[in-house]
Amino acid sequence: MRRVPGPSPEPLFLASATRLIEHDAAAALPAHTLMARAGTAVAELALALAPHARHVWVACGPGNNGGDGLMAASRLHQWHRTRHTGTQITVTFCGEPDRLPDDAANAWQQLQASGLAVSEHPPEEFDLAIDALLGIGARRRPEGRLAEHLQQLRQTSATVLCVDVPSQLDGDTGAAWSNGGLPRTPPGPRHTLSLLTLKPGLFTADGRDAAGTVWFDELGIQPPTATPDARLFVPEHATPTRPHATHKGRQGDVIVLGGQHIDLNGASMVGAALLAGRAALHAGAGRVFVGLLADTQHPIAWDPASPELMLRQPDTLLNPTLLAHACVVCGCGGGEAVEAVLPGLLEHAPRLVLDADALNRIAESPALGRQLKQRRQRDAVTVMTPHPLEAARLLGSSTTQIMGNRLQAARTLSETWGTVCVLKGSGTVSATPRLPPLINASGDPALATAGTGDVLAGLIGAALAAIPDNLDDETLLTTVATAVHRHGLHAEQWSQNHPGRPMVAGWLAAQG
Ligand SMILES: NC(=O)C1=CN([C@@H]2O[C@H](COP(=O)(O)OP(=O)(O)OC[C@H]3O[C@@H](n4cnc5c(N)ncnc54)[C@H](OP(=O)(O)O)[C@@H]3O)[C@@H](O)[C@H]2O)[C@@H](O)CC1
Ligand SMILES: Nc1ncnc2c1ncn2[C@@H]1O[C@H](COP(=O)(O)OP(=O)(O)O)[C@@H](O)[C@H]1O
Repeated sequence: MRRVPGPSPEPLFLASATRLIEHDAAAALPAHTLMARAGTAVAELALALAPHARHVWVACGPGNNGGDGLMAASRLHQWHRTRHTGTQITVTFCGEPDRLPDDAANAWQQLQASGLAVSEHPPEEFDLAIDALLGIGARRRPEGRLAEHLQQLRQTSATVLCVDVPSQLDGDTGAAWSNGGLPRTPPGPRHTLSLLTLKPGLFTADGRDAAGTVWFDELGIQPPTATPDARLFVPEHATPTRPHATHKGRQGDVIVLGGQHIDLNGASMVGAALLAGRAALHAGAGRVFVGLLADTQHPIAWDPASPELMLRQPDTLLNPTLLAHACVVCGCGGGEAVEAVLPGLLEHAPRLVLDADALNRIAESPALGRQLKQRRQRDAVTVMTPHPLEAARLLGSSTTQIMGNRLQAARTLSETWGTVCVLKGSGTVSATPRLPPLINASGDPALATAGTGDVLAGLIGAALAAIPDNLDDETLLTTVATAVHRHGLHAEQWSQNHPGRPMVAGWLAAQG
């Protein structure tokens, strides 16, 4: 058993793939072995998390997830009885013993044999609860007694250990079945022990709040050889050091086009482009040019906080020779003015990061959409960085639909447009056609503040500017995901060093 994320990427499997893996593993072992191992792993983690618990509630459901709970309860009961700890175990069961699947029915018999009786009601007080109500077999919104137990688990400030998947969560998507009006953040510590495989839903959408700290036990099975459905991404390689004999022209140029001027319609978005530019600069780009859009009557000629940025009239930056050697970040605060520069960029920029208003304009314009699709045929590199609302506009759907299946949304976006798609939010998903998407393992709610997306676009721009041409899809995806990870890591460092204090995007940009 180990804590996740570790030092390297982790394969993630949907419920359908997990069932095949479980089927193959179970066929090679004596009956009920996997569930016995699962119960032992749950009991061991429960003991490690709350070694001095006086009262443990094991909430079991009607299927094999409940079977894991029943098995864990037997183990805990034996352990405490042998050591005379006085710890009380209360087991509740929402289901019908006669309808339990085979493995769980065996766990039920073992519980009966252990002498531990099943209770009608949860205990009034407990210091540890084990959520074994529903796992990957959850198919609909819980109701009745099971829903009541689930509600109690969600409201308690005691430690909760979820077996395999938190019962309110879809393990494939990370969408919660319903939060019943409860706050999204649980009031007490939450842990999830994922069994046999890691599930993508634990790491994106509502998953991180519901799952808390994630642990993983392979149940003694060799890592699956099947291609995973996604990967939990952490970078494996340290950032390469620069050779001594280098100069700024070799570090890559970034061109930022965005930041609509206040003169256009009374709403300035200049800050967004400057944030992207600063982030690119601090991330190591050799030179960063910023073209502020519709900046005609009172042009801004320099950024006092980052005098290294080179501000230029956008027209001068649309020069194909300049574009050929740069990565362009387009859209941050671009407003409507961005539409004028998009056709030229889509045609001539070999490396392009499309953010915010660039994406909104493409969503509205079939002609721009066609131009975007043609880029892949020319091997031009394009990264789109939508947040869920921008993704919904691009797919003609709603944010609820996007959040209902973020992996699928990112995949569809990347396949539709032939780009790398970075679908932002808790557990950012980076996808490219034909490869398993990557779910970012870093980041925290400190990022939920204006301008952090602009910073991310700048970081990705700097990363793309620094890599050689003609990279394979996997290296490209990893390069983008590494920038996403770095962005999240800075936020985590802020939160560690300044607990409770809000982070601002300007600080994030300066971390590079
Ligand atoms: N077999 C093994 O060796 C291993 C198994 N493992 C464990 O098995 C888990 C998967 O077990 P599972 O397939 O039985 O599904 P599970 O999550 O228990 O739920 C299905 C039951 O819940 C019911 N149900 C569904 N939704 C409901 C709702 N909203 N409200 C109420 N009821 C609802 C559904 O009823 P039905 O829809 O069929 O009427 C059915 O009875 C997996 O997550 C892991 O923990 C691992 O330890 C590896 C080894
Ligand atoms: N709760 C959160 N947890 C992790 N990352 C988050 C969270 N909220 C926002 N982010 C990240 O912050 C950034 C916000 O981007 P975006 O919404 O485009 O902001 P803006 O347009 O203001 O720059 C994205 O990288 C997103 O993934």
